[in-house]
Amino acid sequence: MPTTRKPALEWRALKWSCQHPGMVTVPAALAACVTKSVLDFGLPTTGGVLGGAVLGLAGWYRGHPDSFDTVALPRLRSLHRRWWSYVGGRWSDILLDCELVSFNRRTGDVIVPRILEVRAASPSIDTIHVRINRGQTPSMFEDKADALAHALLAERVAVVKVKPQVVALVIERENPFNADAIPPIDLPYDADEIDLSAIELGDTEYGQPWTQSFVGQHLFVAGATGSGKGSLLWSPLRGMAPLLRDGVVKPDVIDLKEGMETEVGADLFHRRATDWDTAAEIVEAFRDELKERQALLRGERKRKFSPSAETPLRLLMIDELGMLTAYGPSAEVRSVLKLLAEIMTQGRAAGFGVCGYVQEPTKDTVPIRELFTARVCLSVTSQSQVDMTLGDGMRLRGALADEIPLDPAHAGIGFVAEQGSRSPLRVRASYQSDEDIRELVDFVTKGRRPLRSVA
Ligand SMILES: Nc1ncnc2c1ncn2[C@@H]1O[C@H](COP(=O)(O)OP(=O)(O)OP(=O)(O)O)[C@@H](O)[C@H]1O
Repeated sequence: MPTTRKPALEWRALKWSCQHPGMVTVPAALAACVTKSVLDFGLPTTGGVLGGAVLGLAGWYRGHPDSFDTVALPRLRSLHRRWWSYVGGRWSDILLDCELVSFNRRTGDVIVPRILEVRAASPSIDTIHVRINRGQTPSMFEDKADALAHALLAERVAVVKVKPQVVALVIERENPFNADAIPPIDLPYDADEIDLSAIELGDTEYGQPWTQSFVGQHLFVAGATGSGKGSLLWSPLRGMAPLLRDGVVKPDVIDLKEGMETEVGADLFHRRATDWDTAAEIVEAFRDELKERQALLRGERKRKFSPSAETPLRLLMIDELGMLTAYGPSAEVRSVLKLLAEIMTQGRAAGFGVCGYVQEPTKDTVPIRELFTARVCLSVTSQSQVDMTLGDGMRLRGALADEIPLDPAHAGIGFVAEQGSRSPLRVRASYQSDEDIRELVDFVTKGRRPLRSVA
């Protein structure tokens, strides 16, 4: 029978820890909980529960590592950070040193802004929700963001207002990528090696391959000039090389920067436009082809296409999409927008995808923005562009794309909104030099067998 004795000391410690979550250490709170449990329920029961919990987690990790990584790991990491990195005494000292505490006028007591919640969705980015003191404003924290970053030994800290009296500190603990570019993947030779639902584009912050599906997807890439959008045009093509060679994937490209970006790989494309009128023709021809494909699928009573040389996956890659959707002659812009909307709403099941690359992801520049299904945000020039690209609240959750320096050491780094998750994932695209692109062209057009690098 469990004892009902409530030892005053443990009770008080537990109660105090609940009332002052920022002021107690996890060992103290845990010790209080465990002691109380041992006194109330006995040692074997407490040990059994703790052991069961640990075994349960271990079993989950071994049995379903993917769901463990997406569900349990962020929560465990958040707990660990809450009670280790941002624990009471250390937190108070940091805020004191950064002059972000206030003082009770009557008693002279120090009032430390309280931590409400810590989220650590990724190993390198934490978001701390903080209730600021009366008399403080978010801009006071913004002014001290640099000092906070140094005090927390972090790369950078961004401050986001959540609601009155609550700010979020988005803490980028480290840059998981070094200054060297990620080399392109070895050219695959066999079409069987290619999975169009997982084309490798680079690395994630976890050091895993960053893959993206190109089946039934429209890819939107936003980034300021020099952010590395080009690598996200070439990496998919490299990843699909044998299918390009075999005619199972057929890309068209629109490059209204006088064709500068795509000249080196011009032979990879089925159609290519470098001026506005040809671009409009290509969009219309792409839409017409979609209609034919739909008629074909209807005739065969199929609702989905399978990529083959007869019915290839068609990609329309549009560099500087804004020049097509905002800066052309207004009547033509309207008709191109209509065609693109038709392609994007109907093309997915029929194997027609659009990849758009923009410097300015605003609705004015890209009115069809919402029709894209997969999004990448490289370095952008304003905070608001992050949420415009990835979705509301993504900057608050850690996608500090506006803070990525615009230099070659950071080109190709950005954030993606992972499917099925509201957390941003930091990624870096692999980089292909002109030489690599020429190798790709030779392989696709002449079937030249690629040289494999030997590890
Ligand atoms: N993934 C990458 N990794 C490392 N460096 C890169 C990467 N992508 C691009 N770079 C470097 O950054 C430079 C600018 O890249 P890129 O031309 O792709 O930018 P962009 O966003 O397309 O700019 P713009 O809109 O002006 O065309 C490249 O010349 C290259 O040196």
